[in-house]
Amino acid sequence: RRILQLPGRHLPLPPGPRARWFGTVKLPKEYQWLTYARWKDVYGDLIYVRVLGNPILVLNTAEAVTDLFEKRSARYSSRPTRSMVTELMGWDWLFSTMPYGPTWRKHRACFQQHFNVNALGGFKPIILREAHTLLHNLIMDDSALFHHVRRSAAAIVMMLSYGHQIAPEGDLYVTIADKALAGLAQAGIFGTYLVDYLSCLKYIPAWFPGAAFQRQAFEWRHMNRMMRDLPFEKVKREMTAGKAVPCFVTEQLDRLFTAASKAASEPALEGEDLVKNVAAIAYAAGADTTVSAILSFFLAVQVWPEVQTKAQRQIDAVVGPDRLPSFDDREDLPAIDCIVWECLRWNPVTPLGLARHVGEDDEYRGYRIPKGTTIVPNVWAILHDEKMYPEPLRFNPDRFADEEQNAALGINDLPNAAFGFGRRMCPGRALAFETIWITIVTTLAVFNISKAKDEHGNIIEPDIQFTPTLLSHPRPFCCVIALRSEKARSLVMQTLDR
Ligand code: HEM
Repeated sequence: RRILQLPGRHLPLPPGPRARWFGTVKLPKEYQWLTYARWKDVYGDLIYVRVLGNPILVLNTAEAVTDLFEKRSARYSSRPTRSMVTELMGWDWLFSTMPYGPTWRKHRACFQQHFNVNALGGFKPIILREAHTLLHNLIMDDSALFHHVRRSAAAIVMMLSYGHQIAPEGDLYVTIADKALAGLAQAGIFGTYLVDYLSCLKYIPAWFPGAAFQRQAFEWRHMNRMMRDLPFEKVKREMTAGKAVPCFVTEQLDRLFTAASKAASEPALEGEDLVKNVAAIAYAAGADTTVSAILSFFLAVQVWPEVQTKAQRQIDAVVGPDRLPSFDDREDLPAIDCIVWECLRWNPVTPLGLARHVGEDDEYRGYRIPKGTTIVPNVWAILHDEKMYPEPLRFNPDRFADEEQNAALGINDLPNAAFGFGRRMCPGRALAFETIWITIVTTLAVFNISKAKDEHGNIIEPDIQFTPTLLSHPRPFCCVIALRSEKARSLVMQTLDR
């Protein structure tokens, strides 16, 4: 009887495809965001499915996401428990996976103490140095674009978190982290593994026939522990030897030691764990995401060369031929801001955002949202909504150029949704924006990017394809990255002397 009296119990569930077998809906294994976007025409903004007893609600519009994640943020800021990722693979230390509550809050506050907008000024020399290293590496070998971009992004977060200068090739800590993150990318989308739906499967022993997921999870768990522990231990050793480079870990440990010596006690282990967790999330959340947006730029400008020509005209007029662009030029180069936003919109790095969890029954637009529903924001659909972004598949940074006109027409909002929503919105977004900005502006100042040619001189049309993973990035493509002038080469070479 009490159940019948719960608010909204009488209301229907939101619409969605009919369950077929065992009361479940078969979801596509790949590119779910495209399927959900297509389903919008049939079912509307809200799509409700039940998969093996797990209720899932997909939000296909900015309005629905704002209503729930922002206006009702106290209720919609938690994360679902992910048996494969958090329990079996051991990613429970990533605060992006933590349920809303005091532990998550402590981690997020610790992150923001260091990675906040005011601290950005201090990070800029590190980001700029890596942007210059990328230019240099591209001059040396433009065929390894993906590798160079990744190396620079990894170098920035490793320096900010651990004060660690990564090796030019085969860095131990980067290799470990990449192996761990490859597993996360594979298992990251909810429902990739059956155990996500049937959490009782987590008790099946690894030797049991059909329990390959357990063996795989065990291997990945080992990597993720090493990713979290090894660089942290290295900084501690360096601090003891008085050789540590100032960074997030040294700053936070100093704070812990000071607090402990005032209280005449050992620093709490819990405090160290907190620092360790937060340091490692910067790499987990900050490296591949930034890489994806930068690679989207290299893909897009070959297909839409007019974007490059226009931006270079602006850079040449503002910066001139005798120096490379710097962060101080940002206000005078609005075209580059527009390109960064369009990279984030055109191929959203997390097309399905990061899922949320609602812990109590709720009602919305006359529908019932049952307690325990996983809520998935379809960021891809939001950022490809034709009414908001005319010609959404076209890479057109100019769409953001005239803010006033856009506001009057109610179109082309800045694609902040790429960074998520409400209380869980990406806390690294300012750092990410600056990194992508300086990489793009310096690249355009120095290089012309164009389509590659085959051995017969025929142009190779790049395939505009993105990976179907939690963090989506362009699939491998080739392009020509040619120096614009000898002067540009010498400016890049001079940066190495500094
Ligand atoms: C292009 C780059 C990036 C994109 C597109 C991006 C996007 C996102 C998104 C969509 C979320 C989930 C937000 C939500 O649930 O509503 C998120 C969370 C997060 N991001 Fe980013 N991010 C980027 C770069 C970074 C960087 C550089 C860092 C740190 C150095 C970072 C740290 C985090 C953290 C710690 C969270 C978890 C927040 C929480 O659950 O409270 N991100 N990011």
